Amino acid sequence: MPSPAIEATGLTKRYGDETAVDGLDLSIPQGTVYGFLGPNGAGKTTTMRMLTTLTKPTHGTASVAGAPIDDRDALVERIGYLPEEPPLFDELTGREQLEYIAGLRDLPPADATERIDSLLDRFGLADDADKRISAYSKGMKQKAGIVQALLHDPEVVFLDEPTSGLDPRAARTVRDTIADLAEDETTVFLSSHILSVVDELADTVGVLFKGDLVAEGGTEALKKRAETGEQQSLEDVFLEVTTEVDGT
Ligand SMILES: Nc1ncnc2c1ncn2[C@@H]1O[C@H](COP(=O)(O)OP(=O)(O)OP(=O)(O)O)[C@@H](O)[C@H]1O
Repeated sequence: MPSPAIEATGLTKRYGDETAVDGLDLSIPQGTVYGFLGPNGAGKTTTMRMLTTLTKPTHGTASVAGAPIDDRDALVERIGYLPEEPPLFDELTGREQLEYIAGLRDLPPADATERIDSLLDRFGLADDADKRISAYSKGMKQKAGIVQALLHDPEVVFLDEPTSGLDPRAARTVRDTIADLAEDETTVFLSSHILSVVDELADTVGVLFKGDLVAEGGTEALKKRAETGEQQSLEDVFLEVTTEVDGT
């Protein structure tokens, strides 16, 4: 069996007295889409920041695409990350931004140009590529952020609310792209509050609540009620496992 694309053992992050992520264990096979759910403040962004080397865990270990998270150089070339606010330079044009990132990623210029053109085209940004990012709408920035995360064809992609701010056509392109990535054996770690997107795309869903993984399983299995076997929606599952139970 190949080793998992994302593996975490006891991953914990504390901020002072507050535990944002509490002993998280993950084992996510290559080529799957993992839907990462949880209410606001559950610890999803903190988890993604630890797995992408942007913040150090207080305890625990993890590796992504075979690289341990304390080996930043090895890890960053194998992953792409779309955070909630894509890191873009306002003063650059879209194309300049992507060329800059391609340079940081050491992509050969000819390959980079071809890849940038094809992704700009795919995301409907080609006509705006020579405008400054300061003149981009929220959705255009989001598209540029997605292109940037995928530019170097990473083995594992972390996407935080990838369809946020996108019009229906662009949101569809993102969903199709995620399906294509998984088809090509890329692993996608997808955090979203839009449960229909997760339901459509995820092979496995994990639900984080107050830093704990309170439910995890195949999307269909998770939606099947244990007692009766009847189907419920992902929203029902989410609400059930993230509700405080009094007296326990
Ligand atoms: N830099 C920080 N300093 C102190 N506390 C932090 C910091 N970053 C996150 N936290 C706390 O950690 C907890 C988890 O936050 P996190 O941003 O990971 O949640 P989230 O699940 O991504 O939420 P959302 O869905 O709202 O984006 C929250 O209680 C938050 O206040």
